[in-house]
Amino acid sequence: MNTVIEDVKQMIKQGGIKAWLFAQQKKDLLRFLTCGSVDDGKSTLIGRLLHDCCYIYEDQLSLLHNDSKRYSIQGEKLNLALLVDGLQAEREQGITIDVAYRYFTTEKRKFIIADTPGHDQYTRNMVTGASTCQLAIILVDARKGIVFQTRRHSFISTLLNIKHLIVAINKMDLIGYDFNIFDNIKKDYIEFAKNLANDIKINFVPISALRGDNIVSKSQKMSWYTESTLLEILENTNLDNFRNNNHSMRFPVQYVNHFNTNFRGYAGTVASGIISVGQRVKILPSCIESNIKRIVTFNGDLKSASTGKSITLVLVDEIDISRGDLIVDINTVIKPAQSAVINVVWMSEQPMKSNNSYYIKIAGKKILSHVEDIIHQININSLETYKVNELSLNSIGLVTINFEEPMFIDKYNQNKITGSLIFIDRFSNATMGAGMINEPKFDLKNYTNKYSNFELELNALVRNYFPHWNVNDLLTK
Ligand SMILES: Nc1nc2c(ncn2[C@@H]2O[C@H](COP(=O)(O)OP(=O)(O)OP(=O)(O)O)[C@@H](O)[C@H]2O)c(=O)[nH]1
Repeated sequence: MNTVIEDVKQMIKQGGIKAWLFAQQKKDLLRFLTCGSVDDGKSTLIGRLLHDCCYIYEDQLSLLHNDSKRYSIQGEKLNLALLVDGLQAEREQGITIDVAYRYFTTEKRKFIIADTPGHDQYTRNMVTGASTCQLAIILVDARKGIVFQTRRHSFISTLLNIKHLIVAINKMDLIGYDFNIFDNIKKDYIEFAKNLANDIKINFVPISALRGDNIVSKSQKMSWYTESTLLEILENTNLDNFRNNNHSMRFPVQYVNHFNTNFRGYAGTVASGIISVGQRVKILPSCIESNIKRIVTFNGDLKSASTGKSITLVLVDEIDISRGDLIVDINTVIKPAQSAVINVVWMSEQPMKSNNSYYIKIAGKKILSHVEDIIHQININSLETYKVNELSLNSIGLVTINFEEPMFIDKYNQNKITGSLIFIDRFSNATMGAGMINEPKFDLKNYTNKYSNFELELNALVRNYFPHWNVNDLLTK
Protein backbone atom coordinates (compact mmCIF):
# COMPACT_ATOMS: atom_id res chain seq x y z
CA MET A 1 0.00 0.00 0.00
CA ASN A 2 2.71 2.43 1.05
CA THR A 3 4.75 1.56 -1.98
CA VAL A 4 1.83 2.42 -4.26
CA ILE A 5 1.45 5.80 -2.56
CA GLU A 6 5.14 6.52 -2.81
CA ASP A 7 5.07 5.53 -6.49
CA VAL A 8 2.10 7.76 -7.11
CA LYS A 9 3.65 10.75 -5.30
CA GLN A 10 6.62 10.33 -7.51
CA MET A 11 4.37 10.15 -10.55
CA ILE A 12 2.45 13.30 -9.64
CA LYS A 13 5.73 15.16 -9.43
CA GLN A 14 6.68 13.88 -12.83
CA GLY A 15 3.43 13.45 -14.67
CA GLY A 16 0.80 16.06 -13.69
CA ILE A 17 -2.94 15.45 -14.05
CA LYS A 18 -2.76 12.05 -15.75
CA ALA A 19 -0.64 10.69 -12.95
CA TRP A 20 -3.01 12.21 -10.42
CA LEU A 21 -5.98 10.46 -12.06
CA PHE A 22 -4.03 7.22 -12.12
CA ALA A 23 -3.33 7.68 -8.43
CA GLN A 24 -7.04 8.07 -7.68
CA GLN A 25 -7.82 4.83 -9.52
CA LYS A 26 -5.18 2.95 -7.55
CA LYS A 27 -6.57 3.95 -4.16
CA ASP A 28 -8.74 1.61 -2.10
CA LEU A 29 -12.36 2.60 -1.58
CA LEU A 30 -14.05 2.34 1.82
CA ARG A 31 -17.81 2.80 2.02
CA PHE A 32 -19.10 3.63 5.48
CA LEU A 33 -22.20 5.03 7.10
CA THR A 34 -22.89 7.25 10.06
CA CYS A 35 -25.82 6.25 12.24
CA GLY A 36 -27.18 6.77 15.72
CA SER A 37 -30.07 8.60 17.32
CA VAL A 38 -31.60 11.92 16.29
CA ASP A 39 -29.27 14.90 16.78
CA ASP A 40 -26.27 12.82 17.84
CA GLY A 41 -24.23 14.79 15.31
CA LYS A 42 -23.98 12.51 12.26
CA SER A 43 -24.27 15.27 9.67
CA THR A 44 -21.94 17.55 11.65
CA LEU A 45 -19.35 14.76 11.81
CA ILE A 46 -19.42 14.27 8.04
CA GLY A 47 -19.22 18.02 7.49
CA ARG A 48 -16.23 18.11 9.84
CA LEU A 49 -14.47 15.26 8.01
CA LEU A 50 -14.96 16.99 4.66
CA HIS A 51 -13.90 20.35 6.10
CA ASP A 52 -10.76 19.12 7.86
CA CYS A 53 -9.73 16.97 4.90
CA CYS A 54 -10.03 20.15 2.80
CA TYR A 55 -12.81 18.65 0.72
CA ILE A 56 -15.03 21.71 0.69
CA TYR A 57 -14.63 24.06 -2.24
CA GLU A 58 -14.49 27.81 -1.64
CA ASP A 59 -17.90 28.48 -3.20
CA GLN A 60 -19.44 25.71 -1.07
CA LEU A 61 -17.84 27.23 2.02
CA SER A 62 -19.25 30.70 1.38
CA LEU A 63 -22.69 29.17 0.65
CA LEU A 64 -22.37 27.25 3.92
CA HIS A 65 -21.66 30.49 5.82
CA ASN A 66 -24.85 32.03 4.39
CA ASP A 67 -26.97 28.91 5.00
CA SER A 68 -25.61 28.65 8.55
CA LYS A 69 -26.97 32.13 9.32
CA ARG A 70 -30.36 31.15 7.85
CA TYR A 71 -30.95 27.67 9.27
CA SER A 72 -28.78 27.23 12.36
CA ILE A 73 -30.70 26.61 15.55
CA GLN A 74 -27.89 26.92 18.10
CA GLY A 75 -26.37 29.97 16.44
CA GLU A 76 -23.05 28.30 15.65
CA LYS A 77 -20.95 30.21 13.11
CA LEU A 78 -20.55 27.35 10.67
CA ASN A 79 -23.20 24.65 10.72
CA LEU A 80 -21.32 21.78 9.10
CA ALA A 81 -24.45 19.58 9.13
CA LEU A 82 -25.90 21.73 6.33
CA LEU A 83 -23.28 20.38 3.95
CA VAL A 84 -25.00 17.00 3.93
CA ASP A 85 -28.59 17.86 4.87
CA GLY A 86 -29.49 18.46 1.23
CA LEU A 87 -33.28 18.47 1.12
CA GLN A 88 -35.14 21.65 2.03
CA ALA A 89 -37.37 19.66 4.41
CA GLU A 90 -34.26 18.33 6.17
CA ARG A 91 -32.90 21.80 6.63
CA GLU A 92 -36.14 23.21 7.93
CA GLN A 93 -36.70 20.38 10.39
CA GLY A 94 -32.99 20.11 11.21
CA ILE A 95 -33.03 16.33 10.69
CA THR A 96 -31.82 13.94 8.02
CA ILE A 97 -34.61 12.21 6.06
CA ASP A 98 -33.02 10.90 2.91
CA VAL A 99 -29.69 9.09 2.69
CA ALA A 100 -27.06 11.65 1.71
CA TYR A 101 -23.94 10.29 0.03
CA ARG A 102 -20.67 12.18 0.10
CA TYR A 103 -17.30 11.42 -1.45
CA PHE A 104 -13.89 12.43 -0.19
CA THR A 105 -10.36 11.21 -0.46
CA THR A 106 -7.17 11.37 1.55
CA GLU A 107 -3.69 10.47 0.51
CA LYS A 108 -4.29 6.87 1.56
CA ARG A 109 -7.84 6.03 0.58
CA LYS A 110 -11.11 7.06 -1.13
CA PHE A 111 -14.30 7.18 0.91
CA ILE A 112 -18.02 7.19 0.22
CA ILE A 113 -20.07 8.16 3.25
CA ALA A 114 -23.78 7.48 3.69
CA ASP A 115 -25.42 9.87 6.15
CA THR A 116 -28.53 8.06 7.34
CA PRO A 117 -31.43 9.39 9.41
CA GLY A 118 -31.63 8.83 13.15
CA HIS A 119 -35.43 8.91 13.37
CA ASP A 120 -37.15 5.58 14.01
CA GLN A 121 -39.58 6.18 11.15
CA TYR A 122 -36.73 6.35 8.64
CA THR A 123 -35.25 2.95 9.52
CA ARG A 124 -35.73 1.91 5.88
CA ASN A 125 -33.34 4.69 4.79
CA MET A 126 -30.80 3.51 7.35
CA VAL A 127 -31.04 -0.06 6.03
CA THR A 128 -30.62 1.19 2.45
CA GLY A 129 -27.55 3.20 3.43
CA ALA A 130 -26.01 0.31 5.39
CA SER A 131 -26.58 -2.32 2.72
CA THR A 132 -23.61 -1.21 0.62
CA CYS A 133 -21.23 -0.26 3.45
CA GLN A 134 -18.21 -2.02 4.90
CA LEU A 135 -18.01 -0.05 8.15
CA ALA A 136 -20.44 1.82 10.40
CA ILE A 137 -19.77 4.77 12.67
CA ILE A 138 -22.28 4.59 15.52
CA LEU A 139 -22.64 8.08 16.99
CA VAL A 140 -23.46 8.34 20.69
CA ASP A 141 -24.28 11.63 22.43
CA ALA A 142 -21.94 11.65 25.46
CA ARG A 143 -24.66 13.32 27.55
CA LYS A 144 -27.18 10.55 26.84
CA GLY A 145 -25.08 7.38 26.56
CA ILE A 146 -26.36 4.21 24.87
CA VAL A 147 -29.98 4.63 23.78
CA PHE A 148 -32.46 2.47 21.85
CA GLN A 149 -31.32 3.72 18.44
CA THR A 150 -27.68 2.96 19.30
CA ARG A 151 -28.64 -0.67 19.87
CA ARG A 152 -31.00 -0.78 16.92
CA HIS A 153 -28.52 0.67 14.41
CA SER A 154 -25.67 -1.46 15.76
CA PHE A 155 -27.78 -4.59 15.37
CA ILE A 156 -29.02 -3.68 11.88
CA SER A 157 -25.44 -2.92 10.80
CA THR A 158 -24.26 -6.36 11.91
CA LEU A 159 -27.33 -7.99 10.35
CA LEU A 160 -26.21 -6.41 7.08
CA ASN A 161 -22.83 -8.09 7.56
CA ILE A 162 -20.89 -4.98 8.54
CA LYS A 163 -17.94 -6.37 10.49
CA HIS A 164 -16.34 -3.16 11.73
CA LEU A 165 -18.06 -0.67 14.03
CA ILE A 166 -16.59 2.60 15.30
CA VAL A 167 -18.47 3.82 18.35
CA ALA A 168 -17.84 7.57 18.24
CA ILE A 169 -18.81 9.18 21.54
CA ASN A 170 -19.65 12.70 20.44
CA LYS A 171 -20.22 16.10 22.07
CA MET A 172 -17.36 15.48 24.52
CA ASP A 173 -17.06 19.30 24.69
CA LEU A 174 -20.45 19.41 26.43
CA ILE A 175 -19.32 17.10 29.26
CA GLY A 176 -15.96 18.77 29.89
CA TYR A 177 -14.04 16.07 27.96
CA ASP A 178 -14.56 13.76 30.95
CA PHE A 179 -12.75 10.40 30.70
CA ASN A 180 -15.06 8.66 33.21
CA ILE A 181 -18.20 9.41 31.20
CA PHE A 182 -16.52 8.11 28.05
CA ASP A 183 -15.32 5.00 29.86
CA ASN A 184 -18.74 4.20 31.34
CA ILE A 185 -20.42 4.49 27.91
CA LYS A 186 -17.71 2.25 26.46
CA LYS A 187 -18.35 -0.37 29.19
CA ASP A 188 -22.13 -0.20 28.59
CA TYR A 189 -21.61 -0.74 24.87
CA ILE A 190 -19.21 -3.65 25.39
CA GLU A 191 -21.84 -5.29 27.61
CA PHE A 192 -24.51 -4.84 24.92
CA ALA A 193 -22.15 -5.98 22.13
CA LYS A 194 -21.64 -9.38 23.81
CA ASN A 195 -24.89 -10.38 22.15
CA LEU A 196 -23.86 -9.21 18.67
CA ALA A 197 -22.04 -11.58 16.30
CA ASN A 198 -18.65 -12.44 17.79
CA ASP A 199 -16.49 -11.60 14.77
CA ILE A 200 -17.20 -7.85 14.94
CA LYS A 201 -14.31 -5.42 15.43
CA ILE A 202 -15.20 -2.39 17.56
CA ASN A 203 -13.21 0.83 18.12
CA PHE A 204 -14.22 3.53 20.63
CA VAL A 205 -13.26 7.16 19.96
CA PRO A 206 -14.16 10.21 22.08
CA ILE A 207 -14.88 13.11 19.71
CA SER A 208 -16.39 16.52 19.30
CA ALA A 209 -17.68 16.80 15.74
CA LEU A 210 -18.44 20.48 16.26
CA ARG A 211 -14.98 21.41 17.58
CA GLY A 212 -13.02 18.88 15.53
CA ASP A 213 -11.55 16.88 18.44
CA ASN A 214 -10.08 13.46 17.45
CA ILE A 215 -11.68 13.57 14.00
CA VAL A 216 -8.76 14.36 11.71
CA SER A 217 -6.28 15.64 14.29
CA LYS A 218 -5.61 14.59 17.89
CA SER A 219 -7.51 16.52 20.55
CA GLN A 220 -5.50 18.78 22.86
CA LYS A 221 -8.35 18.52 25.36
CA MET A 222 -8.28 14.71 25.78
CA SER A 223 -4.67 13.80 26.47
CA TRP A 224 -6.00 10.65 28.21
CA TYR A 225 -6.97 9.28 24.78
CA THR A 226 -3.83 7.98 23.11
CA GLU A 227 -5.29 5.82 20.36
CA SER A 228 -6.02 6.65 16.71
CA THR A 229 -8.18 9.52 15.50
CA LEU A 230 -11.36 8.67 13.64
CA LEU A 231 -9.75 9.35 10.26
CA GLU A 232 -6.73 7.20 11.10
CA ILE A 233 -9.04 4.28 11.88
CA LEU A 234 -10.94 4.82 8.63
CA GLU A 235 -7.70 4.97 6.68
CA ASN A 236 -6.22 1.84 8.24
CA THR A 237 -9.19 -0.53 8.33
CA ASN A 238 -8.21 -3.76 6.61
CA LEU A 239 -10.34 -4.13 3.48
CA ASP A 240 -9.21 -7.63 2.53
CA ASN A 241 -12.22 -9.21 4.25
CA PHE A 242 -14.61 -7.18 2.12
CA ARG A 243 -13.42 -8.21 -1.30
CA ASN A 244 -15.71 -10.82 -2.73
CA ASN A 245 -13.41 -11.96 -5.53
CA ASN A 246 -12.60 -15.30 -3.91
CA HIS A 247 -16.18 -16.41 -3.96
CA SER A 248 -17.69 -18.38 -6.75
CA MET A 249 -18.66 -16.25 -9.77
CA ARG A 250 -22.25 -14.94 -9.90
CA PHE A 251 -23.57 -12.68 -12.64
CA PRO A 252 -27.29 -11.83 -12.36
CA VAL A 253 -28.64 -10.54 -15.67
CA GLN A 254 -30.20 -7.10 -15.20
CA TYR A 255 -30.96 -6.22 -18.80
CA VAL A 256 -30.88 -7.95 -22.17
CA ASN A 257 -29.30 -5.53 -24.63
CA HIS A 258 -30.47 -6.37 -28.15
CA PHE A 259 -28.84 -3.31 -29.66
CA ASN A 260 -29.20 -4.53 -33.25
CA THR A 261 -29.56 -7.83 -35.04
CA ASN A 262 -25.82 -8.44 -34.73
CA PHE A 263 -25.53 -7.70 -31.04
CA ARG A 264 -27.10 -9.48 -28.11
CA GLY A 265 -25.51 -8.74 -24.73
CA TYR A 266 -26.45 -9.37 -21.12
CA ALA A 267 -25.85 -6.37 -18.91
CA GLY A 268 -25.37 -6.44 -15.15
CA THR A 269 -22.87 -6.16 -12.31
CA VAL A 270 -20.56 -8.99 -11.25
CA ALA A 271 -22.02 -9.98 -7.87
CA SER A 272 -18.99 -12.04 -6.86
CA GLY A 273 -15.89 -13.71 -8.22
CA ILE A 274 -14.11 -13.10 -11.51
CA ILE A 275 -15.48 -13.65 -15.01
CA SER A 276 -13.16 -14.04 -18.00
CA VAL A 277 -13.35 -14.22 -21.77
CA GLY A 278 -13.36 -17.88 -22.86
CA GLN A 279 -14.82 -19.09 -19.57
CA ARG A 280 -17.34 -21.91 -19.80
CA VAL A 281 -20.52 -20.89 -18.01
CA LYS A 282 -24.03 -22.12 -17.40
CA ILE A 283 -27.20 -20.10 -17.28
CA LEU A 284 -29.67 -20.71 -14.46
CA PRO A 285 -32.42 -21.79 -14.21
CA SER A 286 -32.22 -23.35 -17.71
CA CYS A 287 -28.74 -24.91 -17.08
CA ILE A 288 -27.84 -24.25 -20.75
CA GLU A 289 -24.08 -23.94 -21.24
CA SER A 290 -22.02 -21.55 -23.32
CA ASN A 291 -18.70 -19.65 -23.40
CA ILE A 292 -18.01 -15.98 -22.75
CA LYS A 293 -17.19 -14.39 -26.10
CA ARG A 294 -16.77 -10.75 -25.07
CA ILE A 295 -16.89 -8.59 -21.94
CA VAL A 296 -18.08 -5.21 -23.19
CA THR A 297 -17.81 -1.93 -21.24
CA PHE A 298 -18.21 1.73 -22.11
CA ASN A 299 -14.42 2.06 -22.17
CA GLY A 300 -13.83 -0.93 -24.42
CA ASP A 301 -13.68 -4.71 -24.07
CA LEU A 302 -12.07 -6.39 -21.06
CA LYS A 303 -10.37 -9.76 -20.73
CA SER A 304 -11.83 -10.28 -17.27
CA ALA A 305 -14.00 -8.47 -14.74
CA SER A 306 -14.23 -8.83 -10.96
CA THR A 307 -16.80 -8.16 -8.23
CA GLY A 308 -18.65 -4.86 -8.54
CA LYS A 309 -17.77 -4.23 -12.20
CA SER A 310 -20.68 -3.27 -14.47
CA ILE A 311 -20.34 -5.08 -17.77
CA THR A 312 -22.22 -6.51 -20.73
CA LEU A 313 -21.51 -10.15 -21.55
CA VAL A 314 -21.70 -11.57 -25.05
CA LEU A 315 -21.91 -15.36 -25.30
CA VAL A 316 -20.65 -17.61 -28.07
CA ASP A 317 -24.10 -19.19 -28.52
CA GLU A 318 -27.49 -17.63 -29.19
CA ILE A 319 -29.42 -18.49 -26.03
CA ASP A 320 -32.73 -17.25 -24.72
CA ILE A 321 -31.76 -15.45 -21.51
CA SER A 322 -34.03 -13.09 -19.58
CA ARG A 323 -33.72 -10.50 -16.86
CA GLY A 324 -33.21 -12.22 -13.49
CA ASP A 325 -31.37 -15.25 -14.91
CA LEU A 326 -28.07 -16.08 -13.22
CA ILE A 327 -24.82 -16.79 -15.07
CA VAL A 328 -22.33 -18.92 -13.08
CA ASP A 329 -19.15 -20.86 -13.77
CA ILE A 330 -19.72 -24.27 -15.32
CA ASN A 331 -18.29 -26.05 -12.25
CA THR A 332 -20.50 -24.26 -9.75
CA VAL A 333 -22.69 -26.53 -7.70
CA ILE A 334 -25.75 -24.54 -6.70
CA LYS A 335 -29.04 -26.20 -5.87
CA PRO A 336 -32.39 -24.51 -6.45
CA ALA A 337 -34.08 -23.51 -3.21
CA GLN A 338 -37.81 -23.84 -2.80
CA SER A 339 -37.87 -21.82 0.43
CA ALA A 340 -35.53 -19.97 2.77
CA VAL A 341 -35.16 -18.74 6.33
CA ILE A 342 -34.71 -14.99 6.14
CA ASN A 343 -33.82 -12.12 8.50
CA VAL A 344 -36.41 -9.44 7.82
CA VAL A 345 -36.49 -5.72 8.57
CA TRP A 346 -40.15 -4.80 8.08
CA MET A 347 -40.73 -1.29 6.72
CA SER A 348 -44.45 -1.04 6.16
CA GLU A 349 -47.34 0.10 8.31
CA GLN A 350 -49.22 -3.00 7.12
CA PRO A 351 -47.70 -5.80 9.21
CA MET A 352 -46.18 -8.93 7.73
CA LYS A 353 -48.37 -11.91 8.63
CA SER A 354 -48.03 -15.66 8.25
CA ASN A 355 -49.78 -16.89 5.09
CA ASN A 356 -49.49 -13.50 3.36
CA SER A 357 -48.10 -13.42 -0.17
CA TYR A 358 -45.68 -10.83 -1.51
CA TYR A 359 -43.62 -10.37 -4.59
CA ILE A 360 -39.95 -10.62 -3.79
CA LYS A 361 -37.07 -9.29 -5.84
CA ILE A 362 -33.67 -10.98 -5.64
CA ALA A 363 -30.86 -9.76 -7.92
CA GLY A 364 -33.28 -8.53 -10.58
CA LYS A 365 -35.62 -11.54 -10.46
CA LYS A 366 -39.17 -10.86 -9.30
CA ILE A 367 -41.38 -13.76 -8.20
CA LEU A 368 -44.25 -14.44 -5.89
CA SER A 369 -43.54 -15.73 -2.38
CA HIS A 370 -45.57 -16.91 0.54
CA VAL A 371 -44.84 -16.37 4.26
CA GLU A 372 -44.87 -19.85 5.78
CA ASP A 373 -43.90 -18.95 9.34
CA ILE A 374 -42.76 -16.00 11.43
CA ILE A 375 -40.19 -17.82 13.55
CA HIS A 376 -39.50 -14.95 15.97
CA GLN A 377 -39.07 -11.22 16.47
CA ILE A 378 -35.96 -9.73 18.07
CA ASN A 379 -36.07 -7.46 21.11
CA ILE A 380 -33.57 -4.77 20.17
CA ASN A 381 -32.73 -3.85 23.77
CA SER A 382 -31.85 -7.33 24.96
CA LEU A 383 -31.41 -9.00 21.54
CA GLU A 384 -33.59 -11.81 22.90
CA THR A 385 -36.11 -13.46 20.58
CA TYR A 386 -39.81 -14.01 21.14
CA LYS A 387 -42.72 -15.52 19.22
CA VAL A 388 -45.13 -13.16 17.41
CA ASN A 389 -47.99 -13.55 14.94
CA GLU A 390 -46.95 -10.58 12.82
CA LEU A 391 -44.03 -8.24 12.22
CA SER A 392 -45.03 -4.60 12.56
CA LEU A 393 -43.38 -1.45 11.17
CA ASN A 394 -39.61 -1.30 11.89
CA SER A 395 -39.52 -4.66 13.65
CA ILE A 396 -36.83 -7.20 12.92
CA GLY A 397 -37.46 -10.93 12.84
CA LEU A 398 -36.73 -14.29 11.31
CA VAL A 399 -39.25 -15.80 8.87
CA THR A 400 -39.56 -18.77 6.54
CA ILE A 401 -40.83 -17.99 3.06
CA ASN A 402 -41.71 -20.28 0.15
CA PHE A 403 -40.95 -19.33 -3.44
CA GLU A 404 -43.37 -19.71 -6.31
CA GLU A 405 -40.59 -21.27 -8.36
CA PRO A 406 -37.16 -22.70 -7.43
CA MET A 407 -34.60 -19.97 -6.82
CA PHE A 408 -30.81 -19.93 -7.14
CA ILE A 409 -29.81 -17.96 -4.07
CA ASP A 410 -26.98 -17.67 -1.56
CA LYS A 411 -26.66 -16.93 2.12
CA TYR A 412 -26.39 -13.17 2.70
CA ASN A 413 -23.05 -13.51 4.50
CA GLN A 414 -21.64 -15.20 1.39
CA ASN A 415 -23.12 -12.92 -1.22
CA LYS A 416 -24.89 -9.62 -0.56
CA ILE A 417 -26.46 -9.48 -4.02
CA THR A 418 -27.79 -13.01 -4.50
CA GLY A 419 -28.47 -13.28 -0.76
CA SER A 420 -30.72 -10.27 -0.25
CA LEU A 421 -34.24 -9.39 -1.30
CA ILE A 422 -37.03 -6.90 -0.95
CA PHE A 423 -40.69 -7.62 -0.29
CA ILE A 424 -43.14 -5.85 -2.64
CA ASP A 425 -46.87 -5.43 -2.10
CA ARG A 426 -48.80 -7.29 -4.81
CA PHE A 427 -51.35 -4.54 -5.25
CA SER A 428 -49.65 -1.21 -4.63
CA ASN A 429 -46.14 -2.25 -5.74
CA ALA A 430 -44.78 -0.55 -2.60
CA THR A 431 -41.61 -1.89 -0.96
CA MET A 432 -42.67 -3.52 2.30
CA GLY A 433 -39.45 -4.83 3.80
CA ALA A 434 -35.90 -6.00 3.29
CA GLY A 435 -34.61 -9.53 3.76
CA MET A 436 -31.21 -11.14 4.23
CA ILE A 437 -31.10 -14.87 3.47
CA ASN A 438 -30.00 -16.85 6.49
CA GLU A 439 -30.51 -20.37 5.18
CA PRO A 440 -31.73 -21.47 1.73
CA LYS A 441 -33.80 -24.67 2.02
CA PHE A 442 -33.66 -27.33 -0.63
CA ASP A 443 -35.60 -30.21 0.81
CA LEU A 444 -38.87 -28.69 1.89
CA LYS A 445 -42.21 -29.60 0.38
CA ASN A 446 -42.81 -27.69 -2.82
CA TYR A 447 -44.89 -24.58 -2.70
CA THR A 448 -47.42 -25.73 -5.23
CA ASN A 449 -50.37 -23.71 -6.26
CA LYS A 450 -53.29 -25.05 -8.19
CA TYR A 451 -53.75 -21.72 -10.01
CA SER A 452 -51.80 -20.53 -13.03
CA ASN A 453 -49.85 -17.26 -12.99
CA PHE A 454 -52.48 -15.69 -15.24
CA GLU A 455 -55.26 -16.62 -12.81
CA LEU A 456 -53.30 -15.23 -9.88
CA GLU A 457 -52.60 -11.94 -11.69
CA LEU A 458 -56.24 -11.61 -12.68
CA ASN A 459 -57.31 -12.30 -9.11
CA ALA A 460 -54.90 -9.62 -7.81
CA LEU A 461 -56.17 -7.05 -10.33
CA VAL A 462 -59.82 -7.72 -9.58
CA ARG A 463 -59.21 -7.48 -5.82
CA ASN A 464 -57.31 -4.21 -6.33
CA TYR A 465 -59.74 -2.42 -8.65
CA PHE A 466 -63.06 -3.96 -7.58
CA PRO A 467 -62.75 -4.39 -3.79
CA HIS A 468 -66.55 -4.13 -3.44
CA TRP A 469 -66.90 -7.47 -5.30
CA ASN A 470 -65.31 -9.10 -2.19
CA VAL A 471 -63.38 -11.60 -4.26
CA ASN A 472 -61.30 -14.03 -2.16
CA ASP A 473 -57.53 -13.92 -2.37
CA LEU A 474 -56.49 -17.12 -4.16
CA LEU A 475 -53.15 -17.10 -2.39
CA THR A 476 -54.53 -17.05 1.12
CA LYS A 477 -54.94 -20.48 2.52
N1 LIG B 1 -21.64 21.07 21.33
C1 LIG B 1 -21.68 20.21 20.33
N2 LIG B 1 -22.74 20.21 19.50
C2 LIG B 1 -22.73 19.32 18.48
C3 LIG B 1 -21.67 18.42 18.25
N3 LIG B 1 -21.98 17.68 17.16
C4 LIG B 1 -23.17 18.11 16.70
N4 LIG B 1 -23.64 19.10 17.50
C5 LIG B 1 -24.89 19.84 17.36
O1 LIG B 1 -25.97 18.91 17.52
C6 LIG B 1 -27.05 19.27 16.65
C7 LIG B 1 -27.43 18.11 15.78
O2 LIG B 1 -26.38 17.82 14.88
P1 LIG B 1 -26.62 17.07 13.48
O3 LIG B 1 -25.28 16.87 12.88
O4 LIG B 1 -27.65 17.73 12.66
O5 LIG B 1 -27.21 15.72 14.04
P2 LIG B 1 -27.72 14.44 13.22
O6 LIG B 1 -27.31 13.27 14.01
O7 LIG B 1 -27.24 14.52 11.80
O8 LIG B 1 -29.27 14.61 13.31
P3 LIG B 1 -30.40 13.86 12.39
O9 LIG B 1 -30.05 14.24 10.99
O10 LIG B 1 -31.66 14.46 12.85
O11 LIG B 1 -30.36 12.40 12.67
C8 LIG B 1 -26.58 20.50 15.87
O12 LIG B 1 -27.05 21.66 16.47
C9 LIG B 1 -25.06 20.43 15.98
O13 LIG B 1 -24.44 21.68 15.89
C10 LIG B 1 -20.55 18.45 19.16
O14 LIG B 1 -19.57 17.71 19.06
N5 LIG B 1 -20.63 19.35 20.16
